[in-house]
Amino acid sequence: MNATLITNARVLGGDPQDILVDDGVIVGLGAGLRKDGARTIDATGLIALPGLVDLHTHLREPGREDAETVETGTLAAARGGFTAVHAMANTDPVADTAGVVEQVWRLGREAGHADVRPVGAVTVGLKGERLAELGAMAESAAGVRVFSDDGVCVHDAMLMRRALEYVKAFDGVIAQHAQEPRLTEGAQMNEGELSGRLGLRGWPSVAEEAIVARDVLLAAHVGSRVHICHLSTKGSVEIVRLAKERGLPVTAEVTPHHLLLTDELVAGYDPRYKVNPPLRSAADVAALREALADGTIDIVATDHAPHPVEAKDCEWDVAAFGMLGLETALSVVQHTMVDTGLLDWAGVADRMAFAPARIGRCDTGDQPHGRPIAAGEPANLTLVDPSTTTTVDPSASASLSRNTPYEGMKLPGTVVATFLRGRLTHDITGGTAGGNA
Ligand SMILES: NC(=O)N[C@@H](CC(=O)O)C(=O)O
Ligand SMILES: [Zn+2]
Ligand SMILES: [Zn+2]
Repeated sequence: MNATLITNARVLGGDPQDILVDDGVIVGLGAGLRKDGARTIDATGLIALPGLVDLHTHLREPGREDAETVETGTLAAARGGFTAVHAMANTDPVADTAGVVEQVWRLGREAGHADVRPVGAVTVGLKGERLAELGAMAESAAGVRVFSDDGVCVHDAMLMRRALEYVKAFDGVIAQHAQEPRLTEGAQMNEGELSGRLGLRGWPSVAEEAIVARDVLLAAHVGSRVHICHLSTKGSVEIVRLAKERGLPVTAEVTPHHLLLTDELVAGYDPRYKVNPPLRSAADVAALREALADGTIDIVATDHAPHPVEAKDCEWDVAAFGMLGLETALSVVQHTMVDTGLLDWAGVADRMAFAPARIGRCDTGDQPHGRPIAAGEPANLTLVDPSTTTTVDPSASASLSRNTPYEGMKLPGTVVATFLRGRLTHDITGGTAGGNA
């Protein structure tokens, strides 16, 4: 492979440096680097980040290839600056066997846009009745380390305990969709004054918080790792903060949309804003930002959830839950966290690359992610222009779906290039993007 010289990049937002990449590896970092015959990319004004790692992506293949495929979802990932995504298990068939996770993993390799790390289901068919073949998925070629019934909660405490005990043997983690099912039957939006006014069944914060509290205690009891998916309430933040103060083995993620959008948007009954967990109050949003800044919440994860037009272009009550997220994630994080002074670019690198790779245990092994930008490390890199502003245009998305909540919004920052082991998987260094979703 030809060498690439990236000049004047602000590595993690620091002083400009050159980055020399050869044969998929970073071979030099410093000022005034030269290499005969190398392709040169002038990165003046650009931030260099490690390739982003998403711990929570719905790629929909197998089964809902009308909404997304591994090919289109990973292309959207590359455009968003991601070099690795964890593909959620709520496919059809469910990713609850070594066969299905290997299939998804292989499709990712064939597409080549980003490494796909399949998430294995915790229970057979996501039914919450008996454990799936966790060990076989861990030992498969896909090397699964993250297990989740995302979309539904593992609500049986005994099953949750058994799952935590089981994955301990291979250092796996259970990623819990924290939603007490009895408290959210038929729920449609955040429970509060507005849900009453709109006549939509409320989704109380306590439905999330009750499971978060139970599971940090269970994880501590078992001595195994639990990860909280798309944490959305101030109360959940307080529980995770207390758990971490006690040294309990818990990590948590927040989505870009929960950092920016509030339940007020639901007032127009536009199903674009229908998501699980629901958009919450401004006070929740403020608490989530603060928790991401101080490290109580470990990471940003997109929960990219593509749905076909017919599942969203309908009445609120029957519309699907979920929003696109891969292509806009970094822009929303810049807008809510960097431009507000809550997080610097090194912090973004931690919350969107280093920490998610560590939690997913893909920071080691053959083809690691979330490694430092340093000589000898794989060249998984993202170049960002923080000075641009783009109006989000769903039709410009690489996703097969169009259900972005940001349509028409002006968001800062553009991912200009993404390198997967030295190979460009996204490159608009020669021009500007048409938009993003
Ligand atoms: N987030 C959502 O609203 N929907 C997700 C499931 C999930 O993440 O719980 C989906 O698969 O569509
Ligand atoms: Zn979920
Ligand atoms: Zn999800």
